Amino acid sequence: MTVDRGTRPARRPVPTTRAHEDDLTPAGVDGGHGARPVPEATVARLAVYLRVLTTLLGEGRGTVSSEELAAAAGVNSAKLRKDLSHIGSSGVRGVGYDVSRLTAEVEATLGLTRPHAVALVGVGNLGHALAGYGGFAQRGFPVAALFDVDPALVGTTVDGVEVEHADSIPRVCAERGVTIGVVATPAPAAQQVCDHLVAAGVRSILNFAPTVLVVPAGVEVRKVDLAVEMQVLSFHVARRHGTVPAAGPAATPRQTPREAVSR
Ligand SMILES: NC(=O)c1ccc[n+]([C@@H]2O[C@H](COP(=O)([O-])OP(=O)(O)OC[C@H]3O[C@@H](n4cnc5c(N)ncnc54)[C@H](O)[C@@H]3O)[C@@H](O)[C@H]2O)c1
Repeated sequence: MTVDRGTRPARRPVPTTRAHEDDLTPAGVDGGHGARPVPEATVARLAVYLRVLTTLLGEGRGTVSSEELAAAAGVNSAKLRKDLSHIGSSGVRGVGYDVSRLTAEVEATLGLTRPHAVALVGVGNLGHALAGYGGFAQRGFPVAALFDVDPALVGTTVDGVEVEHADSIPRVCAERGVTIGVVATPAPAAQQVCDHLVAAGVRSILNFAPTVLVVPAGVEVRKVDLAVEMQVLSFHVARRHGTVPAAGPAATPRQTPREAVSR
């Protein structure tokens, strides 16, 4: 759709030097019931359980067994029960989980009891598609602001939201109570955009640009990289075909993978 118009920014000093990406994030968020923090991997699965629960609620279901919920979420039921124990939810033997109550508990843990206004920066190919996807608003993440620097885009609308110049990020984000910023600019612009969002009080950033963002303590960054996901899939494909060497010093060309593991 559009390309970066040569607005490569000078790197500004940032408040701290902490490179904060999700894979470096120390595990855990407060479970909200005075228990131990909820591990990061569990948080990710809770979001999947919530998607299934929302569907069940829509179907008017009152209860669901751990086996059914686990199967629909693609995990085993022992893991599901352990995940839910982190948030203090336990099912009733022979009955299962109350769908409505479990939904509320998961939503409370994920901080979804109120909507989160989202600002998206970079309304190019990817940003335009994200901005036009109605599913975010349905799940509590309304797109409240769109920003770009391309004069051809500023002033246009996507799904009723006007694209504003990136210069207005601080003012607009503060006015609209933006809590989540999405960075969909080319990599060279991403840090400056991130800095503007942080300066506007945004504490959660979803980064699509292929670069590591440096943020102050207290700001969460999650990086989405579909190519990385495909590389992981590629690894599994290669392993199935036996073209990946067994890892680690114990593995020698003469060992089968099973031998290497069992040592
Ligand atoms: N994570 C993933 O899986 C994934 C997938 C596709 C693309 N991407 C990345 O997403 C980004 C966007 O890709 P695209 O194909 O939409 O590119 P694009 O060129 O179509 O769009 C980028 C937009 O950002 C705008 N922009 C540039 N500098 C800006 C600034 N300082 N402030 C605000 N807006 C600015 C441009 O005007 C343009 O509209 C790229 O970094 C790309 O590598 C990531």
